[in-house]
Amino acid sequence: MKVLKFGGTSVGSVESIKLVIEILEKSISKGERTAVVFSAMGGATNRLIEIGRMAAAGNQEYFELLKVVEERHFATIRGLINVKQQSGTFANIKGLFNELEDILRGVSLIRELTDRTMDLIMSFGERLSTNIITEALKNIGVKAEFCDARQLVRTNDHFGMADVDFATTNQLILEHFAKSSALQCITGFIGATAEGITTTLGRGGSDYTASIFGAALDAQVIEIWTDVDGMMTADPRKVPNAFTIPAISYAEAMELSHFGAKVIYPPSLQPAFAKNIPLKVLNTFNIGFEGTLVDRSANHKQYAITGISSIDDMALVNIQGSGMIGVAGISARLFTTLSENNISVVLISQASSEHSICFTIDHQLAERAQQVLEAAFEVEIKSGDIDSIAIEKNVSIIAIVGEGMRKSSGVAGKLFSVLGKNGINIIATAQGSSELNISVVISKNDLSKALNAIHGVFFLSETRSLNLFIVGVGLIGGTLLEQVGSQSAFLSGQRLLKLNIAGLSNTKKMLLEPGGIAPDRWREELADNGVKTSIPAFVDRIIELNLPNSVFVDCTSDKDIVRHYGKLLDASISVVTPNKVANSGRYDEYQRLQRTALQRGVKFLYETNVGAGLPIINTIQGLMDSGDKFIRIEAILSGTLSYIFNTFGPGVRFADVVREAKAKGYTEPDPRDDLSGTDVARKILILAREVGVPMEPEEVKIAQLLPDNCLQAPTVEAFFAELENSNSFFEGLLDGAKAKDGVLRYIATLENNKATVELRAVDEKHPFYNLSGSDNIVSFTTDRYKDRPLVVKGPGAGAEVTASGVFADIMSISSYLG
Ligand SMILES: NC(=O)C1=CN([C@@H]2O[C@H](COP(=O)(O)OP(=O)(O)OC[C@H]3O[C@@H](n4cnc5c(N)ncnc54)[C@H](OP(=O)(O)O)[C@@H]3O)[C@@H](O)[C@H]2O)C=CC1
Ligand SMILES: N[C@@H](CC=O)C(=O)O
Ligand code: NA
Repeated sequence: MKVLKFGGTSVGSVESIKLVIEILEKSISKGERTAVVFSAMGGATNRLIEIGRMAAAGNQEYFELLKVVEERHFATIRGLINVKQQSGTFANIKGLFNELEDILRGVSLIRELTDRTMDLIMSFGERLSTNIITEALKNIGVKAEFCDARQLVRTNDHFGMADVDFATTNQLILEHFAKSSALQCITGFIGATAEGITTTLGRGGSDYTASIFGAALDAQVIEIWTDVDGMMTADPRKVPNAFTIPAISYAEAMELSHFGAKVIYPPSLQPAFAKNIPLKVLNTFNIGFEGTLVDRSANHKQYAITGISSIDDMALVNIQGSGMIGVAGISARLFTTLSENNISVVLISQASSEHSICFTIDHQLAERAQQVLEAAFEVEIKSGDIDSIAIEKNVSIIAIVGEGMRKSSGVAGKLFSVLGKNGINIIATAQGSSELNISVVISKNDLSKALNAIHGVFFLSETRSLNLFIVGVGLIGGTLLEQVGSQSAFLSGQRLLKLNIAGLSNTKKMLLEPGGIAPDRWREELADNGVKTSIPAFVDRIIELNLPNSVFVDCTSDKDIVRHYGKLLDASISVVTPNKVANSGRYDEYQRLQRTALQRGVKFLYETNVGAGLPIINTIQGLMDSGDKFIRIEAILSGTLSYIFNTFGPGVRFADVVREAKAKGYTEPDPRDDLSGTDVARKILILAREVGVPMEPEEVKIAQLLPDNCLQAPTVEAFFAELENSNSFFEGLLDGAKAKDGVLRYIATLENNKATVELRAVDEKHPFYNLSGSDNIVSFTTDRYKDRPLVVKGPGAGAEVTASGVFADIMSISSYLG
């Protein structure tokens, strides 16, 4: 025996009922004995309630509304049954509507609508739908019989949510099924008292009917056919990466349903659970899909948790005071008061200090709870034993649920850590000793971000997303976007990671697109859909969007953008940048950014500030963290100058070599920054700070490389013109070096807390002699690398190596976020 149940959407239209019939025919053709339970047509029950209330209020328009409901059912008959055979069904359904009309007329005359009458009115929904579908089945030759559950499901007279008398009901069902072998088409949701008065079964009523019949008949399986692909790991409207849970235990299904999962209402399936009957949640509109198996011991062991659920609108009530410590009976009084006032408590948490108790309730009950508690504890509040009854609205609860977390460590740690890394404050938390559910109370504002972030870390086989907001789409930013685009298949395939370009900006236009900008179409999308750039508005909007795993990437050399880093880090958004401005300004600003990132548990990464993609900052940080002491740093830190001095020679004009360096993407957006020594000075300053020297910019001693006329050039064009005029000056420098059998090198040194930058001629014995292209070289002499320094060497400028350094920083944030 197999019991199927179809919900309101499944029987809501001619097209969907045709699918239902297809499913039933398939089931019957397999030779399995089948019974089927139907809900009312989608929306019909609510309509009937509305009509009943209108009639009771004397609003005669109820009649028009009733006609609309009638016509919907008639249209369904026309759509499903052959014209020749329609008349019997029409007569049958018309008869039901006449009966309903009489009842409503009575309600409207006496202006009274009791719970008992409401149950009777509502019962028409299932009676109508089931009648029509039974006739449609017969019409195509299926041996089907209408089964009015009121004949079999015996209840008490608790109208609206009647209790089932299982002993009588089970016996009646068994007797009925022994009499007929036809497919029983059962009205869901309704029953009757011993006196034959119609009752309804409350929330999840048709599931309950299926469960009652399944249990009575010892069904092999109960199939609940809905309009979604089974139970999901999270609400897919809030978590786009949510996916169907293939198997889940009864207990897990219960836990998830308490937190608002709407697919099934497990308490109504209790009779089936008690008899260990497996249940399948399937989708009428996706017939071949496996759906979810709900079974006694099933769970999807692949993950530490099975699902995540949430309740959006909650209020947190906190009662605290020193007079509560060690006093017995406070909680008893507290919860008795709430229960007497019908206020249901969803989550409770009390710290062992006993100084406070907090709990969450439906937000609409917050004021009432406050009033009744203030009255109940009036004496204690007056005496100061209890400080106050505080209410915090706009909070939500998130629960992670799963048998897998039982007795396994690290689940709570992972939950709290991902919330922390995303800057989400946990206001309260609770875990039952069944270890099936850990719940946290958070600000409603953070709900979507939290759900997505939690889903990402627990369901690791699902692709996680990092949301990137990139300002500056010139040489480095543009190359980064290219790299992200060409790497996206690898990242999603091998790293289960999606780098979502959620925002872009240049000086003219900005575009925010939380759903993602295609990396291979960013130019068109920015040009076509972007709006006029305002960096403050861009930053505010990023903060407002509050997306999980957000990273701000500054690929400009702008001074104004860095002013926003603090605010972004403070909002728990990581910052990655090749822009050296923030770290080479005042020391206290550098320190403030470092501290904010630490406090907020986010990352501020800038490996490409020095030596582009070469691991220079990471090397220093590693040595510092492990306790090494820096004695001396000697380095060539300008890719541009390195290239120039490796290329400039007899027969070559200096200005041309500088132009080449610019064309190759080695120079700063303004090449005067490279040739004036400013760029190198910034870099050695940053390295000084990384090794713990609190240096200010003016403390770096720069020996000028350029003659005054070049230094003072007001524009880039003027600068190149002055370089042309100064060719002999540079030839002179070269000749001077050659005379000493050396080459020119612009070398930065940090020793004894002093930083200098100067042009030197080095001979072939010097380790910096053999460089080519845009090579940088950094030699670290430390306590541990004293006899032979640690050397990092390689191309230190250029679009590809810099963008890939920025990319690597972004990837390290993804690993950190887990
Ligand atoms: N080249 C290299 O080898 C290395 C470079 N870097 C650093 O990388 C950074 C970027 O350099 P690069 O790509 O060459 O520079 P580009 O001049 O090529 O690009 C800069 C980008 O930033 C945009 N931009 C500038 N100011 C603003 C602003 N206020 N608001 C919005 N957008 C702005 C520009 O917009 P628009 O297009 O409208 O002008 C442009 O898209 C610099 O800080 C540089 O020091 C670091 C290491 C190595
Ligand atoms: N302009 C810089 C680029 C890297 O920071 C350089 O030439 O080194
Ligand atoms: Na670097």
